[in-house]
Amino acid sequence: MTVIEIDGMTKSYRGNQVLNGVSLTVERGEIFGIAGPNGAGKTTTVECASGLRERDGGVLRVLGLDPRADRRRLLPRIGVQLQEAALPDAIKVGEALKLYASFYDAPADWRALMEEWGLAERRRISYSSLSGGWKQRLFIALALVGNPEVVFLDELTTGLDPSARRMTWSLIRDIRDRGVTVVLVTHFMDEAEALCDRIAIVDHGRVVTHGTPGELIAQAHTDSLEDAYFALTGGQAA
Ligand SMILES: Nc1ncnc2c1ncn2[C@@H]1O[C@H](COP(=O)(O)OP(=O)(O)OP(=O)(O)O)[C@@H](O)[C@H]1O
Repeated sequence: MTVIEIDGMTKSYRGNQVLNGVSLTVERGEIFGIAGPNGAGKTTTVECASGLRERDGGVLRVLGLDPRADRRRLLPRIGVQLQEAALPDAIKVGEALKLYASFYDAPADWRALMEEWGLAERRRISYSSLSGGWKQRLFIALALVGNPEVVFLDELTTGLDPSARRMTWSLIRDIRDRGVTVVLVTHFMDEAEALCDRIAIVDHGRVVTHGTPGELIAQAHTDSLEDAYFALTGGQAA
């Protein structure tokens, strides 16, 4: 079943067109990666799909709803973790989860979520005292507190050390294994290859290609997804 349908989506910021007809579909229960060079339009695509920004044109449906026109109906059904997300320094882990749960009519049990994600022993620790890996773990838990059907995760592992990245990967697989659809913006091709069922490579505001990691490698006649990425984006660094 198609959970996200985007066809010919366009978006400009003050006359600067950054989405030039993005088209992609995301199926229920998959981890769908969005990769591409800096400024390609990945975050803008995710912000439009999660109702945070309004597209200029094109078709956009998430769970059958228009993210802007049907925002109130859609928001309780999605979870969003955005690049450069932050919380007040002094808020404690437990307080943040409780606060986010209060935003929803039918939230997950935030205490159970805190246990499941290993945050219970840190419940009284303030946000500013958490390491990068634990902050990310908290953001994932916050994105799940509304019991979403779809979660959008934007550059979740940027800045994490290798072990925190691996830990985060396993958490993302756990989310998918619970039946939640995951849309993951990433700069890391090893991450995309390890985690994603399918990937769209975005460049200059368009999807230049999409497919499973194996399909993209075969298409580019390379040995790895990273090499395929360079071949398919004309050699620009991610
Ligand atoms: N609020 C904004 N106002 C004006 N321009 C913006 C705004 N947000 C993004 N842009 C521009 O739109 C383009 C696409 O940005 P976007 O953040 O979607 O790209 P991205 O692929 O996510 O990049 P990155 O990998 O660097 O995060 C960039 O040129 C960016 O400078």
